[in-house]
Amino acid sequence: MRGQVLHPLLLRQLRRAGLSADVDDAVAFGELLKHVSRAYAEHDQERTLLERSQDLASQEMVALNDALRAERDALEQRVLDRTAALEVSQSRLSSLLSLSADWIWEQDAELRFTYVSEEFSTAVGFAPRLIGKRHEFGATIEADGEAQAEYERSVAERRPYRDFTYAIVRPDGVKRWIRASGEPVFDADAVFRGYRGVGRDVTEIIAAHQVVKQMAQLDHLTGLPNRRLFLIELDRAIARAHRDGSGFSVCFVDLDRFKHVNDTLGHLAGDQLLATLGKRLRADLRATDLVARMGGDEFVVLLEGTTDPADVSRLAGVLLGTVNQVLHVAGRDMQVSASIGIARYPDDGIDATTLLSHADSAMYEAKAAGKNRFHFHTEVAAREAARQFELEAQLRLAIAREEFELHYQPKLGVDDRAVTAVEALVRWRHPNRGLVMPGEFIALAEDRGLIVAIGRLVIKMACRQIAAWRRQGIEPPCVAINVSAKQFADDVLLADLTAAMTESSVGGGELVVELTETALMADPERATGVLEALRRLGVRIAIDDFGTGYSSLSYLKRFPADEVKIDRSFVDGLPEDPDDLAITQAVIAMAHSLGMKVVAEGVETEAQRSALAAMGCDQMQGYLLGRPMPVEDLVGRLSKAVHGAVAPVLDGPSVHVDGVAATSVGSTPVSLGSPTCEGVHMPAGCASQASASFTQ
Ligand SMILES: Nc1nc2c(ncn2[C@@H]2O[C@H](COP(=O)(O)OP(=O)(O)OP(=O)(O)O)[C@@H](O)[C@H]2O)c(=O)[nH]1
Repeated sequence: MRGQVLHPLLLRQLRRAGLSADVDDAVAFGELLKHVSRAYAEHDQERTLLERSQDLASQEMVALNDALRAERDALEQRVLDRTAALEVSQSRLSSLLSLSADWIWEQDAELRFTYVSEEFSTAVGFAPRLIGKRHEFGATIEADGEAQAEYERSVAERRPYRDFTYAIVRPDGVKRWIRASGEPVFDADAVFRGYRGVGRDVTEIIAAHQVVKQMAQLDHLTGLPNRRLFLIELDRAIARAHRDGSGFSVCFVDLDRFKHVNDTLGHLAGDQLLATLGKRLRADLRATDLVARMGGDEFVVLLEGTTDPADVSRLAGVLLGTVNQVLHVAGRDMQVSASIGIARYPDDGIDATTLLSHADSAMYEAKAAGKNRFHFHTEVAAREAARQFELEAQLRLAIAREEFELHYQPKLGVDDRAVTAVEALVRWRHPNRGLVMPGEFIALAEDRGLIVAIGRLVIKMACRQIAAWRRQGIEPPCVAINVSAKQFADDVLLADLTAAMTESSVGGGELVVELTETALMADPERATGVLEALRRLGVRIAIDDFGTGYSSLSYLKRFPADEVKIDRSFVDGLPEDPDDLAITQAVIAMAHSLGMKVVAEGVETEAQRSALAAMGCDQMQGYLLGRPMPVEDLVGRLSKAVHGAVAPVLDGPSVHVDGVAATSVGSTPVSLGSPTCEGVHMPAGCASQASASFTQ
C-alpha cells in the first residue's frame, strides 16, 4: 500500500490509535479493517449530526423568514394606510388653500426657497422661479421699515414671525401685498434647518384699509383733509420748519353769518355752498399750501414757507376774494364772506395747539372788527382769549352753583306812571369780584353754549320770586324775561318754562317773554310755532329792540306778539331828531294797528317822556323812571306804594344794562307784571295795576 494516499478519516483513526500512517510499518490488516470500520462509523455519525444541524438551521430560517414576511406585510400595510391618509390630508389642505388663497413654503438654512405651493402664483398673478432663491425673485420688495426690521430680527434670532406684510412689485409694475408667517425648523440635533410657513395675498385688504384710512382723514363734504389729517400735517410742518429753520402761517377761515344761509336756504344748500367753497379755496391756493375743513363753516389754510406779513396778507386777501366770489347755490346766486385769523410759526407759537388757538382768537378779532377781513395774532388778543377761557371756566362753575341773581327794572305807563311790569335783569354774584354785569359774560355764554343753562336759571329765579312776593303778601307784578336767540332756538325753552311755572305755581299770565327780531327771524316758521305754544301757556310775548333788526311789518303781523319795545337808539334822539321821531311814530302806529302795545326803552329825560306820551306810546322804561335794582329795593318801594305812600324816583343802585347784545338774557327783563301787564290781555294772575304806582 506504499505510495497509496489514505482517506483522511482513516488516517485520523490510525493516528488516534498511535499507529503509523505507513501501512507497511506494522499495521495488521485486521487492525486496519477495524480502524476502517470505525472511520466509516464516525463518518456516518458526523454526517448524521450535520444533517440534523442542517435541518434545525433550515427550520429556524423558515420561521425567521415567516416573521420577516409578516413584518414586511404589516409595514407595507402601514405605509399604504399612511399614504392614503396623507393623500386625504394633502387634498384637504390643497382644497382649503385654494379656498383661502394661502400658500405654503419652506426655506433652507440660507433662507432659499425649497418649496412654494402653486397657490402662490395663482394668488399673486405671476410665477417667478423661487426654488433655490431667497426673497429676491426678480420682483422688487417693499415693506414698512419697522415691519422689515422686526422681521429681520426674528429671522436672525431664529424666532417665529407672524404677519410680516410686504409688497412685491411684479415685473408688469403691479404691486401685490403679501402677509407671511413663518416658524424656524430644527432637526433632531437642534440644528437650524430653515423656515417654513404660510403666505397670503392681502392686496385687497390693504387697499380697503387705505380707503378707510383716507375716509377717516378726509372731509366727506368737500373732499378736503379733515381736522384729524390737518393736525397731523401741522405737526409735520412744524417738524420740517424746525429742522430747516423756516416758517409758515396758519389761517383760520370762518364764514360770516353762515347760520343765516342754512336758515334761509336750508341745510342742503349750506352743504352745497361749503363743498363749492372748499373746491375754490383749494384751486386758488398754491399746490404747496394745505387747505382743510375743520368742521362746520371753518376752514384752515397752512401757507407753507410764508411768514412775511406782506406775503401772508396778500394770500389772505386771495382767500377773502375767493370766498367773496359769487356762488350759485340752490338755484340762486349768492355771495358770502369770511373772517380770517392768522398765526405764524415760530413767532406766534411753536406747537400746534398754540398756533391754532392764536389763529382762532385772531379770527374772532376779525369778526369783532366787522367781519370779511383778516387779522394777525397779537399778544393783546392772546391775553383776551386766555381771559375768556378763564371766565368760561368760572361761568360753568357759576351755573352749577347758581351764583346768579335778578335785578328788576320797572316798566311804567307813560301817562299815569303806574308800574305795568318789571323786567328781570340777570347779574352774576362772583365770589371774588362781586356783582358782574351781563355785558361781561352774556356774549361769552352765548358763544360757548352756556346761555340756555343761564336762561333756565333766570326763568326759575323769576318764577320763584313771584311765588316769594305772593308769600310775603305782595301782589306780584308781571315779570318780563329776556330770552336769547339761542335759548329760543333750543327746544327745551318750553319745557324749562313749564317746569319753573309748575315748581313755583306761577301762571303764564304773570310772565312776559321778550324776544328780539333776530331770534324770531332765524327760523320764522318755527318761531311762529313756538310763539303759539307760549301763548297757549298764557305767557305774553314782547318783541325787544324793535327797529334794530328786520323791522318787517309783514313778519310782525304774522308773529302773535303782544308788545313791541322801541329800541333806545330811537328814543335817544327824541324829541329833536326828526328821523327818530318819524320812526317812533311809525312803529307806534304800526303796532297799534296790529293790536300791540308799545314800550319805549331808555327813557332818560322828561322831554323824551312827554314826546312819547304825545305820540301815544303806552309804556316806558328808563333811568328817568327807575334803574334796575335788587329785589329788596324794589319790594321796599312796592310795599310803600301798596300801602299808599308815594315812592320817589326809582333809583336803584345797579348799573344800566345797556350794551348787552339785543339777543341776550342780559338785557334782562323779566317783567314784573303789573296787574295788567298792560296792554295785553289781562292775566288772571296779575295784581291790580292800581296797587303799585311809581311817581317821580
Ligand atoms: N349746511 C351745514 N351747516 C353746518 C354744518 N356744520 C355746521 N353747520 C352750521 O354752521 C353754522 C356755524 O355758525 P357759526 O359759525 O357759529 O355762526 P355764523 O352764523 O357763521 O356767524 P359768525 O361766524 O359769527 O359770522 C351753524 O348754524 C351750524 O349749524 C354742515 O356740515 N353743513
